[in-house]
Amino acid sequence: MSPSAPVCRAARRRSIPGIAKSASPPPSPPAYDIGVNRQWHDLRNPGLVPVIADEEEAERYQLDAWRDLPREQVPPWPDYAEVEEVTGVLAAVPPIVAPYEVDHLRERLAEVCEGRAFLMQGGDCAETFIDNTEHHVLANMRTLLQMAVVLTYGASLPVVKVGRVAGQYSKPRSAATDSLGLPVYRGDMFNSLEATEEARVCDPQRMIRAYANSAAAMNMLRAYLRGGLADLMAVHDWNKDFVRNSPAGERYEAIGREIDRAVRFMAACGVDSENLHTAEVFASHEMLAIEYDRALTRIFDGKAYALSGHMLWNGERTRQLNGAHIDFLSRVANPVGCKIGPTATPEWVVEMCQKLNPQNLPGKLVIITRMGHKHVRTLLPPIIEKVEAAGCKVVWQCDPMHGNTYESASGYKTRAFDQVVDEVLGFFEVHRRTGTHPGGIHIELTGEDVTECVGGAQEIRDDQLSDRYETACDPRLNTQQSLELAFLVAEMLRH
Ligand SMILES: O=C[C@H](O)[C@H](O)COP(=O)(O)O
Ligand SMILES: C=C(OP(=O)(O)O)C(=O)O
Ligand SMILES: [Mn+2]
Repeated sequence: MSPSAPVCRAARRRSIPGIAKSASPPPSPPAYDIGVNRQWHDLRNPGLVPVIADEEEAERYQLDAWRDLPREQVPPWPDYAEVEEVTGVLAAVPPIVAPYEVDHLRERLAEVCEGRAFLMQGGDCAETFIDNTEHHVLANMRTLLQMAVVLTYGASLPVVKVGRVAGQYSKPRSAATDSLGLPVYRGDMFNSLEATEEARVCDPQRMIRAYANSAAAMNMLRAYLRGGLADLMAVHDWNKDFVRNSPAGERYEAIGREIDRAVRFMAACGVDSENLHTAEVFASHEMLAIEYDRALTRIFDGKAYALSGHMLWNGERTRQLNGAHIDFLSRVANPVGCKIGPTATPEWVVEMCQKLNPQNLPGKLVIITRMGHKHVRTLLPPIIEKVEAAGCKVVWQCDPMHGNTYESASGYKTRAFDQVVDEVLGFFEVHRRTGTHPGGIHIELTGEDVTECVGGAQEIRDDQLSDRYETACDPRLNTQQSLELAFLVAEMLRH
């Protein structure tokens, strides 16, 4: 395909063909509802359907300023012209999420920022095309929902649920080659996990597959979240099974019984709102493949929305203040996250806040701390103090996974459940001392019975990691370990 192929020209049109620019009003879009209990009259106004950011608009919003900036983790695509053809296609497709949902997430995160809600974010380290099945996506979602119910009770606060889903297909890596000397796997958005030279060549067409898989996952989730998957009674029953079957069940029985009593009390009172049967879950991914996220950016109501997901975050390896990733994220209206590891200084974090949230909107910026369990108690307090003193509005979220990765004696990349718990504990201790709100947790997890992290009540040992080590990148907590963590965090929240 040449760059002047029709599809690229279509992508440069100012608005979605046949909708926003048509002379006579198009038919009203069907009522669109993912369980958000509010009216969005704007949606029935065809003039406000988001439009593709053409060159003039991209210039006005400087959506392409990143192209001239230093960029880490650049995918080694053999032919950039093909990348441009693919992004031309992506610029013309219906995006994965809608602007009103993105705004709604920002409002929900503002509640977290003000200490009136808690944020539970989680999912695979790396989604893969082959595992993008009903079984896998729904199992992950079910685990996220189960954790959220336990946390809702523990925190006595609403829990904002965000999946690492429907777009988590790109991975920053520490080295350019793997242990076999092959070009490293960078996520299904770029290349294949298969261990051959050929499979590891970055293929731009994979962005189209990532889009299609993301759209399919989002579509299925929207349907199931309204169709019983999120029903409180069902989720609670699964949690009861967990307490019954967990080797550490006794420890969680008390809190499990309390939740049970609360649920039955509500039922006896006839409490039966829609919120008990459905849930809103938002989609998030790391904004690493800038070309992909830029192509799915649309202009709506005077703002640029990256509609590849509701929330995008910036990774630890790409957080250069004057770099491409931070620049692009600073120009979109989405809530954004920024991972910070042990080398982040308090001064740097304040600058990052000003760059990513210049209007200082509550709910716009999530600082995702991943210090490691050994450092969280010493490194986090000065950062929180400086950010608070500067008056920056942020959500503090703990990622207890990425600072605690190590290679096990058997050669697997793993994490120890106790160290994960200890980092969360440290995060809560620090926030109690600084008088700030420990806003949420960010977990790599799966609803499958994998053996990737050692420990937990199942006491998974190093020599058992090979039994079901299935991750494409980092080790995830399995279902039991995830729920155990939720019960432990619920205990921390109560105290
Ligand atoms: O998910 C996070 C990173 O991509 C991952 O931890 C990097 O892993 P690596 O150090 O094996 O490259
Ligand atoms: C890449 C990730 O994390 P970090 O940037 O914190 O290493 C991740 O969340 O998968
Ligand atoms: Mn990871």
